[in-house]
Amino acid sequence: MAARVVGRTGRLAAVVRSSAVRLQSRLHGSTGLRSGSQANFFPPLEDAMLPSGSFNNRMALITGGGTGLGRAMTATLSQLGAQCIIASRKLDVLQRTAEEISSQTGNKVHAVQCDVRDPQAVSQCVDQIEALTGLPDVIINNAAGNFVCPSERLSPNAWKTITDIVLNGTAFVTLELGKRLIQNQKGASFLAITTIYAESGSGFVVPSASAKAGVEALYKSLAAEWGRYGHRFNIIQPGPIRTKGAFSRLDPTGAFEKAMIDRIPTGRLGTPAEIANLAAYVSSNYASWMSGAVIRFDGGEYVSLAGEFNELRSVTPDQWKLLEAMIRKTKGS
Ligand SMILES: CCCCC/C=C\C/C=C\C/C=C\C=C\C(=O)SCCNC(=O)CCNC(=O)[C@H](O)C(C)(C)COP(=O)(O)OP(=O)(O)OC[C@H]1O[C@@H](n2cnc3c(N)ncnc32)[C@H](O)[C@@H]1OP(=O)(O)O
Ligand SMILES: NC(=O)C1=CN([C@@H]2O[C@H](COP(=O)(O)OP(=O)(O)OC[C@H]3O[C@@H](n4cnc5c(N)ncnc54)[C@H](OP(=O)(O)O)[C@@H]3O)[C@@H](O)[C@H]2O)C=CC1
Repeated sequence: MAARVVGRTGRLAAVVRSSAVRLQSRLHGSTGLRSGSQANFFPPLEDAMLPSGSFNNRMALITGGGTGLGRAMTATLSQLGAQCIIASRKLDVLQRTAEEISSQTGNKVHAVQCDVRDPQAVSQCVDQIEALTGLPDVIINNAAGNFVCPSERLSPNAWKTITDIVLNGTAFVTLELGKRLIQNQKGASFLAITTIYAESGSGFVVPSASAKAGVEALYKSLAAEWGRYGHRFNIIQPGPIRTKGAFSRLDPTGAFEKAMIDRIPTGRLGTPAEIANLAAYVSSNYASWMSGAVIRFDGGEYVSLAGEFNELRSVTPDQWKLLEAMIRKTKGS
């Protein structure tokens, strides 16, 4: 009897071990067990979700709107009728994007150069915006900087650069616009784009994690304080969405993409159009009762990373039979 149990336990240990090996090999990029085929259940819809004209007569400022997710948000808001202003450091990039989107939607997109790290530049940028369109109804703080780096290799200036763009930049834009909006008794929707690790923290992107957590504290605090001025503050935490800006700095060789997709329960990355639809909804009057919200939009990646037992997804039905038999045999403690 004892020998039978030992034999079974040995076999079980072997199957569980081989599962672990397969799991490791998935993490390191060789052929995996899961094909990600569950993505077929979750196809992205790319067209604008809100009724056309939802942003007619509304002005939207999108920082970092020249590229990546900011560009997609600008395109969607513009398609829905908004007059958009996109602001970042590279005027040529902004102008190209502005022209492309304007010509597709027929709605004006303005390009304004601004380094959000510099409060004076932010103030001048807001002067320009006031002259161009008046104060905006929608503000999306999307500009960011990031790179993967072991923390022991970070220089003080590397830390300062990321936290200046992400936390100080968001604060300068938000405070400058907030003060002027309050003075003019005009309400607005503020949205900050953070990340799922703003909540958990993450090694190797520590300045970004620290600054994004600060942005979340800033927005939750102002949601409580400035509702009385007609301002809403919300946060979207995106999971991985392929953009050149993010992927070139966070996975420069592409080695981690498969492991990342494997741990996302919906089996795929998000798309810029999907986040643009969510940002448009949160910024629209359909969400006028939403303030202080933190919306995770990540295909399930965060909970997948968090649950201690989630790796058991790789246990096969036959292995479960053995495991269950073992567990049921256990009597007492
Ligand atoms: C397990 C792996 C998972 C893979 C993940 C793959 C995909 C992504 C999934 C999820 C993403 C989640 C969150 C994403 C958050 C983001 O924010 S993504 C957006 C990224 N976009 C950008 O960063 C665009 C803007 N970035 C930049 O302009 C630059 O990269 C920079 C931020 C560096 C700012 O440029 P600039 O002001 O010109 O700075 P400098 O070049 O002068 O550098 C300032 C100091 O920083 C040091 N530094 C720069 N790069 C690095 C580096 N790679 N490693 C270490 N240090 C770096 C530089 O040396 C300067 O310091 P010193 O003066 O030398 O001391
Ligand atoms: N893509 C992803 O998987 C994820 C992205 N995010 C977040 O989404 C947002 C957009 O990222 P994404 O589109 O991927 O990456 P991008 O690199 O394309 O976007 C970052 C933008 O920020 C602007 N920017 C950087 N520094 C400054 C500065 N000092 N002043 C003004 N603008 C600046 C850049 O423009 P310029 O160079 O012209 O200044 C750029 O347009 C960011 O907040 C990021 O943290 C969060 C989680 C996942």
